[in-house]
Amino acid sequence: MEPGGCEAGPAVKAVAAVLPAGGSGERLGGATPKQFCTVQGRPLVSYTVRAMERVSWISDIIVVVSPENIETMKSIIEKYGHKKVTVAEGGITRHRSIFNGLKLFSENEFSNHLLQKPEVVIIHDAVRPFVEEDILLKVVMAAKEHGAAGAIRPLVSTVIASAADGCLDHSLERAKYRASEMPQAFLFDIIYQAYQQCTDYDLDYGTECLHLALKYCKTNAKLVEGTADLWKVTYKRDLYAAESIIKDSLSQQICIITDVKEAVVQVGFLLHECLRSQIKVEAVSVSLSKGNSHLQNIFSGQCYNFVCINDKKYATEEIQQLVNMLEESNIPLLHPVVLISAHLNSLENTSFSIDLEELTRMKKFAREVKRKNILVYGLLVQCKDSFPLQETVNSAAALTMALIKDRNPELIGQLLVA
Ligand SMILES: Nc1ccn([C@@H]2O[C@H](COP(=O)(O)OP(=O)(O)OP(=O)(O)O)[C@@H](O)[C@H]2O)c(=O)n1
Ligand SMILES: O=P(O)(O)OC[C@@H](O)[C@@H](O)[C@@H](O)CO
Repeated sequence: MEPGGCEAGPAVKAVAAVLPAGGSGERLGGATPKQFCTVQGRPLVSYTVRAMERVSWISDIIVVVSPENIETMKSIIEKYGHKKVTVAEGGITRHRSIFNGLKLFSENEFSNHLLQKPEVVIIHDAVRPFVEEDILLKVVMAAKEHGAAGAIRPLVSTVIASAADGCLDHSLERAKYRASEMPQAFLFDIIYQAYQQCTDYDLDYGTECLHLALKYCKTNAKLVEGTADLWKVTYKRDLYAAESIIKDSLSQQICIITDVKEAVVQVGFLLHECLRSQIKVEAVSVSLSKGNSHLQNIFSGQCYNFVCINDKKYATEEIQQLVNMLEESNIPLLHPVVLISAHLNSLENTSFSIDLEELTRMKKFAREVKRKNILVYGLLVQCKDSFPLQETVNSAAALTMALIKDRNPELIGQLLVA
């Protein structure tokens, strides 16, 4: 980062992030520490790392994990293609873990390879996955000016103190207090010197980095109003909430792909009209066998949902083409992609008997591509005169939205009938 900084980032020489991820997640329960619990098939810590690595002006990310999880963390970094990440060994408390992460930037036994010491360091709990560049920039700029900064949120409950007998001693005036959240940011020298002066009591029982900067470096942190999604995954319900938020973020856009046959294009148009009030729709009429720049643009736009409409009895070849294009786009690397193969049955006089062999073939194919993080579902759209087309398309739209929102891996390869 140049001293002047670019318009997209802070005017800071270098910014790094330390993500404490060395806890055991006792309050969440279960054998797996919460930072490694999967959400939509991916460990929670990977979402937080991703949130940091996509910020161009953050040069290094230190993930601090317990000794027994170092290999696990390294495999997550490799599997999901994370960049700028170094793994550090955690301590028995959060403060000790953070301090170990900071030590990688200073010359001592911890850093066998020296990382560039940042001017400002972000500290952000690895179990707070929903952090955006905007708040990161705000705390970094505030830390540059004030020496320390931290995100805060209004208190939801009133803070009270209990007396020795377990009864109320007094309560605090809630309006005068705030909840300290993350991210926080510090001039590196301030927070590092603070940790160097910490007592064991601080390191073993403290929970507030901003307090250490005040106590040991007389630095009053700038408090920055944060957004509601900065919350920390602490209890099981928080993991369910994170899953729901991520699913919702993945179901904002859909691409409807048809070939150029009139009947298929017509159903694609009607489906577009049905869906457009619920989700952003891209429509492409193309022969999948040929590369298509429009489709490629959609891939780069991070669309995670596709409906491929065809009137062929065996459309596996087209679907395979789309799977190949998706795989090359790297979209399924970080998020599961929903791919719905919609079969039009417009044959009046003969039954469009999707035979058992075809169903078995589709199920087998779906299982194969599941390993590529692509969820394939079948949808039979009856387009006979005996079925009012608009009603059928309405049903197809409802089923499509259900599949997109649910993204249930147990339903892959199944054929739903609109
Ligand atoms: N020895 C520790 C303890 C906690 N953390 C990290 O600090 C963050 C916030 O701490 P917390 O929510 O308390 O996590 P846990 O300590 O794992 O939770 P619990 O208290 O329920 O065991 C988490 O990302 C956690 O992994 C850490 O790096 N090292
Ligand atoms: O206390 P815990 O270890 O659950 O979590 C750490 C939180 O205290 C901390 O992230 C914020 O309060 C900001 O300091």
